[in-house]
Amino acid sequence: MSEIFRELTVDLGERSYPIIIGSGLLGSTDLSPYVAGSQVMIVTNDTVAPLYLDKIRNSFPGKQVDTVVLPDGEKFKDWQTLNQIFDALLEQRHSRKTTLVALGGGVIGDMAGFAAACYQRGVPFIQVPTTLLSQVDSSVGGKTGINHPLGKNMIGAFHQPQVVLIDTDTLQTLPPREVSAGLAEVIKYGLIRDTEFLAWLEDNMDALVGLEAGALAEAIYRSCACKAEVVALDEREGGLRAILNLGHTFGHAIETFAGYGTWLHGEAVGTGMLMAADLSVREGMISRTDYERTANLIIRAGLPRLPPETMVPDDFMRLMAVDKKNVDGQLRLVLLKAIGNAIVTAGASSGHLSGTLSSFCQEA
Ligand SMILES: NC(=O)c1ccc[n+]([C@@H]2O[C@H](COP(=O)([O-])OP(=O)(O)OC[C@H]3O[C@@H](n4cnc5c(N)ncnc54)[C@H](O)[C@@H]3O)[C@@H](O)[C@H]2O)c1
Ligand SMILES: O=C(O)C(=O)C[C@@H](O)[C@H](O)[C@H](O)COP(=O)(O)O
Ligand SMILES: [Zn+2]
Repeated sequence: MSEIFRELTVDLGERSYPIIIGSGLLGSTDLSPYVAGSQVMIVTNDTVAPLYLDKIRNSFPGKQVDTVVLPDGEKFKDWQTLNQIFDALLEQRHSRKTTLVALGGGVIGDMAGFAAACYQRGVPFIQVPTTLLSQVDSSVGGKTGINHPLGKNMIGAFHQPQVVLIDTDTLQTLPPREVSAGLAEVIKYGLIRDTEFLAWLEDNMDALVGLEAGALAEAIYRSCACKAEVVALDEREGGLRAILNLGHTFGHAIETFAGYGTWLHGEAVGTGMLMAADLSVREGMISRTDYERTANLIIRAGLPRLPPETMVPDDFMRLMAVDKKNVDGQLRLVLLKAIGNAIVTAGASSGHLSGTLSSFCQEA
């Protein structure tokens, strides 16, 4: 039985699109109205395909449905694997009227979206996210791309999907470590913009970790609502949207240092948010009690508190120097002016930053 829990719109004028959240939606939702032509290419990976590919295939009655199954993992979010999508599209003679469908987590969503942005100079795509992280974050907002050995998501494009279909049932097969990773981005919304949601998370964290369906649907809805609002105000990250990067300057440095896939994106963001919160305390913006409140949520979500043991402050400085938010070589960080109020600043003192790095780096 299928049931829609909530629907939202990402309001972007002619590029607006719905986010449909519910259970039993995979296979029972007709997605053909979101397909302009007669061809569909489903992009997925070898973990998700055996679980959900057959179901989603039924969602495009009357269309030619082809599939490309990529190897699973963040380490495959690269040029070579991206090329496999183009190979499949050309081999199956997909025209510029084709629609790509991303079935999987954020890695598949980012790569299928980027392939859609590039193929024959741009074709539409649909997001069918199957991890918590992709349901609360990566499927919404149109950031697509791949990694470079020297930096995360360094090559990409903004390209909005036609629709985001979130079937919360898929979370029941997700490994606990991936659930925790998704919760990092959920906590992020509370920290940057929504204190009521943060309090709700404090009351419901155990239910979320325990995969309780009602709590998950509510957290997904509130996360998507927050992200949709920010994206609608600043689609291409001219300013405000950068708050969605809380913890990511430190986090992306951790992911690159560790080797893509060793630390999950959400794990690195969880630790990164704690580092940003610590720096916010040193800058006199939030209190130590606010920091402890943040740390408690991160710990209860099952996320790591400290970066990799071998990482030293210089590693952070070197890797953060390539962050996309930097302007004219100046590091720009997202900090917490208050809980529920994030700002982007180039003004953090280098002494305070050193203090944060030394206190988090275990070998410093
Ligand atoms: N575009 C954006 O706005 C945005 C936002 C946040 C993160 N990201 C990117 O998203 C990626 C992380 O996404 P992720 O956390 O979903 O990781 P992921 O895509 O690697 O998925 C995590 C793991 O779960 C598996 N999986 C997926 N669905 C499953 C299911 N229902 N049951 C069992 N296993 C399942 C995957 O095969 C993979 O092994 C990173 O590359 C990150 O940079 C992008
Ligand atoms: O959508 C956004 O904007 C975000 O920053 C969401 C982040 O969670 C996500 O990890 C994003 O891919 C990071 O963007 P980047 O521009 O720093 O690569
Ligand atoms: Zn992220």
